[in-house]
Amino acid sequence: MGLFSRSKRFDVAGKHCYIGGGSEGLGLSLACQLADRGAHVTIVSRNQAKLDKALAELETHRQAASQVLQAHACDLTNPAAAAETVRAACKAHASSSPDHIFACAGGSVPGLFTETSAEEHWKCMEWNFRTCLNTVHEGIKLMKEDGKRDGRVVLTSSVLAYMSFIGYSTYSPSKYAIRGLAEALRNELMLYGISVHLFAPATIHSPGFDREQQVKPEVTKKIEGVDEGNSPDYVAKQMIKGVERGDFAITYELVGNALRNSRGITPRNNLHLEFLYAFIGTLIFPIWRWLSADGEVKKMAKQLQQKQ
Ligand SMILES: NC(=O)C1=CN([C@@H]2O[C@H](COP(=O)(O)OP(=O)(O)OC[C@H]3O[C@@H](n4cnc5c(N)ncnc54)[C@H](OP(=O)(O)O)[C@@H]3O)[C@@H](O)[C@H]2O)C=CC1
Ligand SMILES: CCCCCCCCCCCCCCCC(=O)[C@@H](N)CO
Repeated sequence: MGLFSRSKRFDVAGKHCYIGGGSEGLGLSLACQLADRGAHVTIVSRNQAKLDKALAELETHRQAASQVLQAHACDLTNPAAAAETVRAACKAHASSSPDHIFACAGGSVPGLFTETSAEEHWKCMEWNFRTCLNTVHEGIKLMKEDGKRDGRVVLTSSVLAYMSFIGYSTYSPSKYAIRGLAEALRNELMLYGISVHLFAPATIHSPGFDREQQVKPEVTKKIEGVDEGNSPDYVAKQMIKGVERGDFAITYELVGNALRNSRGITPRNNLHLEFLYAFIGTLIFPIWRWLSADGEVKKMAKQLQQKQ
């Protein structure tokens, strides 16, 4: 398979999969499914008791005695601790970098804007954007140093990175930020043959979702109520399928698919004119990406490879 091929095989057997936020919900389901496929799995989260329970569950998915299944306690909002944790996890693999990195940590405390302090708003950026950034930052540097050319980096965002509404002023900005990071990294990490994926789930019936429901404004519940949601196992499976397909942006149900391919609920200024711009943009930007953004990075990647 070529360096820039879209359909590189996503083979996890015997590979080290590093999961930020893997002790419950989506991250734990993902960890178990990767272990089912014979991967070495590291899960990272804050609470040791939850990690112990999760690791015991992960063990029940072990396929071979040689599989390394580990759990590390770390608050991923702390960049130094996050960097130290990924290095510690790699020790079990002769200090080789992770093969694949999944950023799943996050949390949502929905509320009305004026009833939420600026401090609480910022915390949501920390829980989501900062944990995501810190989960992948050091690991990507290690992947680059090791010259691993078929690594995957998956950033978990949300359908709320394609639209937003009342109650989500705390959360959506952090998920839009993750989307921005994924867009930039998709292009830049082509330098090293690392594929980046942006995962945008809708409602997941996870422990985190149960917690957010307790504080969610009724109006928010009413608006999003049409989305019935899915189990963490189902959603993790969709993430893996999307990575296998080689999709950059991974959505798996009508709302996500439709949002990703439209302006969502953003009001238009002028329907006719903007329809025309949408049409032009749909045609022009992929060509420009191919010629300019991706083209330039591919040239740079070739130069880098020649130097090695
Ligand atoms: N549930 C939903 O409806 C949706 C969720 N998402 C996103 O999917 C991801 C998973 O969500 P979900 O399964 O619901 O989450 P859960 O709250 O059920 O699980 C979150 C996991 O992340 C860990 N975690 C949280 N904060 C940190 C931190 N600072 N450092 C390290 N680990 C942390 C938690 O463990 P611990 O608390 O012990 O640290 C736990 O293992 C999140 O990014 C979420 O925003 C996207 C769309 C919908
Ligand atoms: C064709 C389209 C029909 C229109 C239907 C529109 C449905 C809107 C559904 C909104 C779903 C919001 C999920 C939030 C997930 C999330 O990230 C939070 N749970 C935070 O964790």
